[in-house]
Amino acid sequence: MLSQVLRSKVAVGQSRYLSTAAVNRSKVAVLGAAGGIGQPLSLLLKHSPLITDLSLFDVSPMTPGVAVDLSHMETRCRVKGFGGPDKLKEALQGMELVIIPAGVPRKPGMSRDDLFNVNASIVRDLAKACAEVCPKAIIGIISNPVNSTVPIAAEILKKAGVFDPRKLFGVTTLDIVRANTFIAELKGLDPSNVNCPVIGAHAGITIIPLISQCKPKVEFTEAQLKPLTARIQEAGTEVVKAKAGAGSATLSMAYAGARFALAVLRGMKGEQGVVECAYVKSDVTEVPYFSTPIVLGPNGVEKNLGLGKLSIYEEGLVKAAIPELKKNIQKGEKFANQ
Ligand SMILES: NC(=O)C1=CN([C@@H]2O[C@H](COP(=O)(O)OP(=O)(O)OC[C@H]3O[C@@H](n4cnc5c(N)ncnc54)[C@H](O)[C@@H]3O)[C@@H](O)[C@H]2O)C=CC1
Ligand SMILES: O=C([O-])CC(=O)C(=O)O
Repeated sequence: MLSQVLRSKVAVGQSRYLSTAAVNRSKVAVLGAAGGIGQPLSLLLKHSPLITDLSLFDVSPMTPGVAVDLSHMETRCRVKGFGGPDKLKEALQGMELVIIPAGVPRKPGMSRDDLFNVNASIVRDLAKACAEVCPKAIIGIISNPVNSTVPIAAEILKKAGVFDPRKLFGVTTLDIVRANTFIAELKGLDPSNVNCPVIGAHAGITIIPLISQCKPKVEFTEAQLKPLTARIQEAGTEVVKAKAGAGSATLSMAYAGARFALAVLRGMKGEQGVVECAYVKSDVTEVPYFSTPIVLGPNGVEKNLGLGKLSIYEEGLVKAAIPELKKNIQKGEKFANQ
């Protein structure tokens, strides 16, 4: 069962998982729901007892069909589909959590930043609609380049007077999922028992695995640590190359997106101790957005757990990431305010 696959990381403790579901309703929208990530993400969310209403929006006219298809699954969650730009506001009515995987993916040879020209305006327009229709919703942005699309959404929400820094997230969960998997492979562990924080942001050198803080504790020589770090940083490119022009990670991203969304919902429902790394408004470093482990609560960010104790190697990675990330953030803010 899919819920079993997700349970160990997504919902700790089955009784809690079921009892919260029984007393709460939650309305979740997926924007970009007909796409490579959107469809399997919606499938995983439809499977969760934590969600009562799933609203699927995409500019693609096939979106209502995706919703009808999912609606035949024997789970309680109701699904509605909205296809075409004129349906966006209807799709967002009453939403408490909005997950955004809308936008174009990379092809081989492209950087995530090369997607900026197309995806920046998509995220800007979706954030504007959220500000108007569901200003209190928590928003999780998957669309790349995440390092810039999150600042874009923040500026749009600020202009509308509804920005709440606790409620805007860049979804970096796939980096943690990958770090856990690669570490487990090297150490012969069960990946579902590995938890390695990945901080910074979501592109190349801004992806910073904190292997010194991995649980269980794992030891690597420097000769092993460098290629492992590089593999985690370039794992998206590994998939882009393997798909040879047909897109980027979709299925593992759907898994990671569901893990993130369900963690946010558990926090919203008052479950204690739910922690995920995510890219948020931050004063932990000199850049205004940074991913760190976040305690999730009823309003999104409950507490930022910060960097923790870094090794000298990891301190170097943070230092190298900051100038690049600063540029990515400024580019997004400039675009949103032009
Ligand atoms: N944060 C992360 O870790 C990851 C992010 N991504 C990013 O996610 C995005 C989506 O990737 P895929 O699903 O593979 O792409 P895709 O092309 O398969 O799907 C994107 C969907 O967005 C829709 N769309 C385009 N403009 C829209 C708008 N204005 N409103 C609503 N929907 C709109 C398209 O119709 C399409 O159905 C890309 O930007 C990709 O780079 C991908 C993997 C991991
Ligand atoms: O690499 C890409 O373009 C998609 C992505 O963000 C990832 O897989 O981490």
